[in-house]
Amino acid sequence: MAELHEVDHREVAQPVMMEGRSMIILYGSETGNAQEIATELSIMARRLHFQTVVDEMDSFKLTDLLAHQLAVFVTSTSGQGELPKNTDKFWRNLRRQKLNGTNCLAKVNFSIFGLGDSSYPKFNWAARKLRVRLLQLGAHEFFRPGEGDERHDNGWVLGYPTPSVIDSIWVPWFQELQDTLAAECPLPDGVRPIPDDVQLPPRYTLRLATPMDLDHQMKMESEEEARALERKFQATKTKSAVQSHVDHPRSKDMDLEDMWERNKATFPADIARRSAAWENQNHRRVDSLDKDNIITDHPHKYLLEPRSENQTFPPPDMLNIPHALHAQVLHNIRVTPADHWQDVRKISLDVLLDRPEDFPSCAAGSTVTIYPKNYPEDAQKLIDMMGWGPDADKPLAWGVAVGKEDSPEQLHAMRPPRLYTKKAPCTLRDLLIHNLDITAIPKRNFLRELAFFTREENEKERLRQLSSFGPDQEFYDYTSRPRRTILEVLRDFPGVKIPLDRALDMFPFIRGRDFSIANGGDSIRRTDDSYVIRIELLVALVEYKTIFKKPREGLCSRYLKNLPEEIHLRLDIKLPTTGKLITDGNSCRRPLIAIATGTGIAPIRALIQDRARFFNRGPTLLFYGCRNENADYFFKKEWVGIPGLEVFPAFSRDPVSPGDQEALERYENKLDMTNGAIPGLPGLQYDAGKNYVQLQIRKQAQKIGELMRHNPLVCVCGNSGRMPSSVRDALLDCLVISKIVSNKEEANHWFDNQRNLIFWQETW
Ligand SMILES: Cc1cc2nc3c(=O)[nH]c(=O)nc-3n(C[C@H](O)[C@H](O)[C@H](O)COP(=O)(O)O)c2cc1C
Repeated sequence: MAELHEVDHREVAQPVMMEGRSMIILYGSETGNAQEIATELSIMARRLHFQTVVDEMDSFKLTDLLAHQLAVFVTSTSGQGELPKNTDKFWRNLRRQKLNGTNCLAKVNFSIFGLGDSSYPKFNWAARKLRVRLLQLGAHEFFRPGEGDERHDNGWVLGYPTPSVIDSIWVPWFQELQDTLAAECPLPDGVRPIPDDVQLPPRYTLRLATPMDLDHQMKMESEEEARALERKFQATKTKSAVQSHVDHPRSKDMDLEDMWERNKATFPADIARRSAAWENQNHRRVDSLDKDNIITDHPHKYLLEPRSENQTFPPPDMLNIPHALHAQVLHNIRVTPADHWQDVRKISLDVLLDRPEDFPSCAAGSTVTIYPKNYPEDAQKLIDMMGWGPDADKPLAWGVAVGKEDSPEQLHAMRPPRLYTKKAPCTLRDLLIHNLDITAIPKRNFLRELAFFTREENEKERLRQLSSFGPDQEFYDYTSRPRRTILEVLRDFPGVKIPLDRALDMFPFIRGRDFSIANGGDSIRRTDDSYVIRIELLVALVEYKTIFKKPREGLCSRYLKNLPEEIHLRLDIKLPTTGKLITDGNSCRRPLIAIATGTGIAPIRALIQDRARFFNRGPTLLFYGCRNENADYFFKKEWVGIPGLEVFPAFSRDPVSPGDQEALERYENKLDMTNGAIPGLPGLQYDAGKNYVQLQIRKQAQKIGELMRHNPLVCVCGNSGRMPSSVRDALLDCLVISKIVSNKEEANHWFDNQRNLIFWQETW
């Protein structure tokens, strides 16, 4: 039996260390679902006395797999059948050609669980691709793969998936894995699994800092700063070397290409994620727009009651995020009318650079990561509820006390990776404002752990009931459906007092949110001060009412909505992982067929501005879909007078014009079309009489066909859901209508042939 310790009234059991009994759990996750599943797995394995390591795939090297008895992969699928971004490095290493035929993973015993949505054509492709590659390299699958599917008739609440659907596959898989581990990896005599009602030690500890700790923290920070400076210096040296081509005169296009490569090299985080062969990645997607933008429900659900609370905007302390840039907010303007259902912001930021050459002048497809913060009032509420008041403003330290490194606590007392705090001294209040997501919807494991922190038997019982795996929906009815936050859950259980040293283990960390940069070309570089670049974002705020009619805002939306002008903040800029959008003298000769809905216009605007610098650019057709001409037709005035650009807007909620009415009627009457009017198009989608982009696309079939014959760049940006497939369908129809191909099947092949067109999609 594991050794038990009494802590307050709690029993804590330390897993028994056994040589060779270890499990590595690697996840790939965009919004945290796969991460949560990986955490659940690690808890189960620790209870079976496995030493576990759990982290995102990119934190591991391939050789790390060899050091563990078992490896479990958990990955969601993102984009169009892609692996999540935090697997980039790992996945690229795994696919290296030189590994082919080496059987290099023959010693690895693995299993894999995928998270996906069967409404996507490439259902669970990430997990499938990963599994195939692991098997190719000789790894042995010790347990069957699992494929979670979040698509279900009742699987959506306010446009968000209800994880119960994933659970219906995940829970049996998890339980079967647990049984397999117990049977295949039996424990020695006298050691029993740690039962669910006994708590495990924390993975990461937090304590009040001693003066020695503080000295140590400050020393570490200044060493890290020195290392960062050195890295920058090295990056500049590399760039200078690339630039010195005096002996070989080069064309402007070659210089532009080099500049693209060089500029990529100025972001060390990016360098870490990419190998020199980045071109190989060209087929990859960039789908890093703010996932919170997903609102698929009817707008009346999102109308907000005015907030009564007095809010104090979070303090602008700069976090120690490696390689992040420093920016200042210039404008934060609502661009939709006050009575429109959605608050959309145009946010302009000045990014302050160390050197002017630190940013590329053409950046279509780039994204900005913004790190939202909690409001001080919310942090105070939690401090009061937990009774942390006396310690809330004292400096903290992580892990082992300086000078006690050899103590057994060291085993589990670490600083979590990617916890980017304020500079030392950092207090609990700082963590609650800048790092811990205390208004997230709680995960099952959070409720399960809470049961250890209350003395009230009725609370314990209720929390265990809510968090147990079972056939009923109680957990989801209590958490996801009403969008109940962690703070609200804690208010419902006043007996719960989380000890300060468990804070890092209990609360999820705030994630950065990505937004597409909406400007490009000359507009990005300010001429008056070359050390500053100006970027613009177009952000749809997530605001809605819960089923209890309570107004709700996403964490990042609340932060951005109130973001004051002139405030300073940290942000990351990520260049696109594809070279498809590079605009240079050559590529801009291609025609552009751009289709965007809503805030999906942001990266398209950047691309149009990038192309505007070139006189020899090909013609552009822009199809833009929104609800109302006077409410969300963003950048309408900008399109007037741009040579070679034709815009075809589709307003789905405005009365249709007579021409559109006639087209709608024609498309609605299937018989008209199938009775030989246009042969070879039996499968038109009619969109229930709505003026959507696909109607406008079909109306311009001849024009589109003309451009299709000249190797265009075709871009689709905006909502995921049905839009991308309906647009594709309409484009295929255009190929048939303009007689490039004779039927839909041929159109499909033609469209997917990269010799005919370059296709880029960014949907979320
Ligand atoms: C923009 C986007 C693209 C997606 N693409 C796919 C896909 O191609 N195939 C699939 O099976 N699931 C797809 N999904 C579903 C996700 O895999 C699923 O929502 C999963 O639970 C996300 O887990 P995560 O939070 O760990 O990333 C997509 C979801 C989003 C939001």
